[in-house]
Amino acid sequence: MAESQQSHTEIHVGGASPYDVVLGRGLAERLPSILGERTERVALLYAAELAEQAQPVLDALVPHYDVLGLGLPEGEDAKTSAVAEGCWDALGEKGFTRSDAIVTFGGGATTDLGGFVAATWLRGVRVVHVPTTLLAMVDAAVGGKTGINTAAGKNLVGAFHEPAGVLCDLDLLRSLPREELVAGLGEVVKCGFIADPEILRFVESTDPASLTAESPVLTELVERAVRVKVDVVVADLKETGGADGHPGREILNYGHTLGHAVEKHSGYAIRHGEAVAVGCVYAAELARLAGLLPDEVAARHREAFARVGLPVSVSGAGAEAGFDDLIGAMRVDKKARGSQLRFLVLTGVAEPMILAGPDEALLRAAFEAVA
Ligand SMILES: NC(=O)c1ccc[n+]([C@@H]2O[C@H](COP(=O)([O-])OP(=O)(O)OC[C@H]3O[C@@H](n4cnc5c(N)ncnc54)[C@H](O)[C@@H]3O)[C@@H](O)[C@H]2O)c1
Ligand SMILES: O=C(O)C(=O)C[C@@H](O)[C@H](O)[C@H](O)COP(=O)(O)O
Ligand SMILES: [Zn+2]
Repeated sequence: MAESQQSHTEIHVGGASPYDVVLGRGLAERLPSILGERTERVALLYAAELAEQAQPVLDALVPHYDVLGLGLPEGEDAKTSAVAEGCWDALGEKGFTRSDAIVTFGGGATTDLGGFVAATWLRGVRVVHVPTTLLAMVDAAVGGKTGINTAAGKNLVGAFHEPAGVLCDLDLLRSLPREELVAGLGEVVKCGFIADPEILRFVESTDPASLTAESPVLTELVERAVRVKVDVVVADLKETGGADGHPGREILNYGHTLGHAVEKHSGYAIRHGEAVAVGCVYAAELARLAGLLPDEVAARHREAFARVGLPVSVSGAGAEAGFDDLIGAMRVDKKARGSQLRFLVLTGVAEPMILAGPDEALLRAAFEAVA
């Protein structure tokens, strides 16, 4: 066995449907032990452009199961009702039963779509995610949020459906384009601000160019970000709120109110992680202008995201959007209640709170700071 296959880290996700997130290298051979012997058929839902990288997964499945391979459109184009319907039809033709299972292989768009198909087929079959982007490893594949987009906005249809396992094979990041890796760092830095200041210290003291698939610091960042996510979802899987007034799972949505609106306005040309970076800077400006967040912590947001190569303004992300172009999409954010917008903001690093119903003048003023 190659050395890279020997060491791995298992992060247990407790709760009603427990599973493990495995971080390591060369992990495809673990799939049969997760899926078990009662599974007859496996549908491999993979980003079609990654067919070559998916071969080890296919090789690990074919000796044990009747495998149905379904190539999906690239990126966000996979997250549509039409693609989900195509998958349902294929599962129906194959006679997929509740003891059969889905494996996803791709970035967050693939795990979101594949997780949604698994959540809805027969009202729920098992799914194992094999994320292939940094963003999907640290965020999308973990925690059970699945979904697709609609004309009104991002992730507006979906379900909570926890995976039976997650295999984060860091070797897969070798083929990931640099800008996609950088986009994934957006969610990692977000985790630093909402929960783990050590992540910020690593980012601030490391040459960002050295953060490659082989980098031990990147491995450390992946593990830390996954632990942040796991701790949050174990405490509040369905985003109903935490104990003692803590916002619970909504903390993972830091930066997403503006971020999702920017993505939608760009026709999903702007990467999710890039939009989240701008959205976090916006949320920091909102909190600063509301007198909740010290100036230096707001400035630290700009520095940390910019340091790793992420945009810190809407125009810097390549979007030509003003406040009035975005406010409509912000209103369908899942944190909104009726006509009241709610923002996850910070009063300091790892000190989250909900800012409910801020004045439009404040929302506009904060926007000027990221326009
Ligand atoms: N469910 C959740 O909790 C959650 C969390 C965060 C983000 N998301 C969702 O995840 C999506 C973003 O995910 P993403 O950033 O992974 O983008 P993505 O899935 O769109 O992938 C980005 C691009 O990288 C390519 N790619 C993927 N892996 C590759 C590899 N190893 N080598 C070469 N190319 C590769 C993809 O084919 C695609 O073209 C968004 O839709 C976002 O809403 C969901
Ligand atoms: O897991 C969560 O909870 C998150 O909010 C993580 C986000 O990074 C992720 O982008 C998620 O898909 C956003 O969900 P949504 O509920 O705002 O659609
Ligand atoms: Zn996100």
